[in-house]
Amino acid sequence: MKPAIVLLPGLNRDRDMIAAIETITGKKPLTLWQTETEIPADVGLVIVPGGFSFGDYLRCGAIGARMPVMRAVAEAAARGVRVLGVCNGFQLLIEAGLLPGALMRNASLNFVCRSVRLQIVNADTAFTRNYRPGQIIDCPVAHHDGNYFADAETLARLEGDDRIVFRYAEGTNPNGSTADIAGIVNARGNVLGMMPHPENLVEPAHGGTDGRALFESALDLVEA
Ligand SMILES: NC(=O)CC[C@H](N)C(=O)O
Repeated sequence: MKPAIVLLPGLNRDRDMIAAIETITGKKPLTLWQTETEIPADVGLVIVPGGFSFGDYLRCGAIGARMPVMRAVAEAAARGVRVLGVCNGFQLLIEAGLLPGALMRNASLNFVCRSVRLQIVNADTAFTRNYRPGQIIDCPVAHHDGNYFADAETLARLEGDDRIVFRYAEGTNPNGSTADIAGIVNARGNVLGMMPHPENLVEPAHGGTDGRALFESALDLVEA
């Protein structure tokens, strides 16, 4: 499964993501600049990384979501290609209309940068099948707009269709997200958005490897 990483001005976690993929696969991933209009046919996983695309002006992800590469990401998702959005990447996928809801200012109104505990609510997705259902993992967060909101009907649909993939566990909700939601998938199950940063926990030097199974799942590296 060949991965590619989207690059937009102002993103800064692209380098962490490239390093994580290189650590896990031994190969540098393809990168796709914002002007690209097509995702190459052999790419099976597109990653939209975190950071501050276009300085978070207007709303986090609102400007980046209108760039040509994001239209290409939407077309690839419609073909069934897997798409992973982390932090600003999650914000971009919501702004691009690939995932429902909104990411509002953290309830504390502060930028939050710390480790949280995440519960794997759905271990039956392409991104989480190398975790155990209910497993609690460590994962860092670093954002000011991570407060997930969705209207009651959308929330009921997300819950009913098992589309809530991660929840903040054990009172570690860092941003006031509704129902402790930290990550969701689309109806088809091939687009995942999450606020925490699994790419920052993939080798012992990071202080843990709890994020690794997500990439191994999404890249079909280890069969669950
Ligand atoms: N680390 C990130 O991707 C941050 C996302 C966004 N800029 C925010 O602060 O909410």
